[in-house]
Amino acid sequence: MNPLRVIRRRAPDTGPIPVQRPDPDNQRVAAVIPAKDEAERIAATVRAVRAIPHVDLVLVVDDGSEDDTQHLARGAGAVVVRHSHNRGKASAMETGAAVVAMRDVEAGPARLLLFVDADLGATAVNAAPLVPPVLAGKADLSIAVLPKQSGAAGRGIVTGLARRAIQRATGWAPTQPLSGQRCMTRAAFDASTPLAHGWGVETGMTMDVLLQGFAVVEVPCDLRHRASGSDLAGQLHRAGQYRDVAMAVAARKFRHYKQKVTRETSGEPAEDGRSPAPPAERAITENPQPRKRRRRSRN
Ligand SMILES: O=c1ccn([C@@H]2O[C@H](COP(=O)(O)OP(=O)(O)O[C@H]3O[C@H](CO)[C@@H](O)[C@H](O)[C@H]3O)[C@@H](O)[C@H]2O)c(=O)[nH]1
Ligand SMILES: O=C(O)[C@H](O)COP(=O)(O)O
Repeated sequence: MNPLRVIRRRAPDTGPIPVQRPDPDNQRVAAVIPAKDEAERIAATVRAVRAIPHVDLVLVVDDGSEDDTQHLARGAGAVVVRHSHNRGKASAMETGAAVVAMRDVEAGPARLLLFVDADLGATAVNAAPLVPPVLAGKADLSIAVLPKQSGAAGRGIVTGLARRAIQRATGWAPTQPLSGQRCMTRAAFDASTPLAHGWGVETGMTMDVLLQGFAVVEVPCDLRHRASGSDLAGQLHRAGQYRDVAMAVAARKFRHYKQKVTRETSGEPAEDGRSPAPPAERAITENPQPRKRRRRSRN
């Protein structure tokens, strides 16, 4: 699997984005774990995440669970905040980032945000490789590429939709566009807010971050999660994912169109003086993960 895959999309004449980077040794990281009915795995996930270097705050956002998620998370050492009713994953991430901001020291460097799903259990410690590239300033957003998951029954429909949309918008085709295990700077997070709703959050975030000149890296991480099966629940889940990804993509297309019309009618240059972003400017791919090719029939 590819150990490192970086893409940087930046307008040609803008130069690097000025980012105030603190001493990497002192940079702190907040792990944000959105969780809905995760009683079975949340304690193991929290304990594993606490062992990741630089993590000094583990925040579980209980997204209206009906089970014991919040108590188990607290018992395992997390700070827990709770939505009184279910609002979806993206909303839980926004709540988490807002709570972290309140706990960041004023005038001090903002913590990096490490988003980790609640169902990773003990393997969550293997999200650790997401931190160093962001810490070192090599990327503003790192995304985990997971190994093949046992029991996964998807047919690549939602993944394909997300990947193609990101590629059309940015020139880059991510390996796992839906992967929610991500580490990012506060600036990159702010660039992707308001987050796309629900399951569209990762697709919208990757587009927003890349189109605003930030750098993204894909990092292989040996993580295991509860993969969706082929039963009715699994298919309904995928339908919801498809809907949210399609909505995130449509919203960004509309935004792009609106900005274009505004510029054309007012004669103004592109937003904040930048020229429209060019195709993918830099991509480093070492030992890339082979992608399945469709066989063409000879007939
Ligand atoms: O209303 C919800 C539903 C889920 N979750 C949490 O979100 C995470 C991901 O949910 P999961 O049911 O595990 O979804 P998957 O189908 O496994 O999700 C894959 O695809 C999603 C995008 O569609 C990404 O967000 C995930 O990271 C990726 O693993 C878990 O921690 C959940 O507890 C919430 O916080 N609120
Ligand atoms: O099972 C999965 O991997 C996700 O639910 C996405 O489904 P997909 O296989 O249609 O991309």
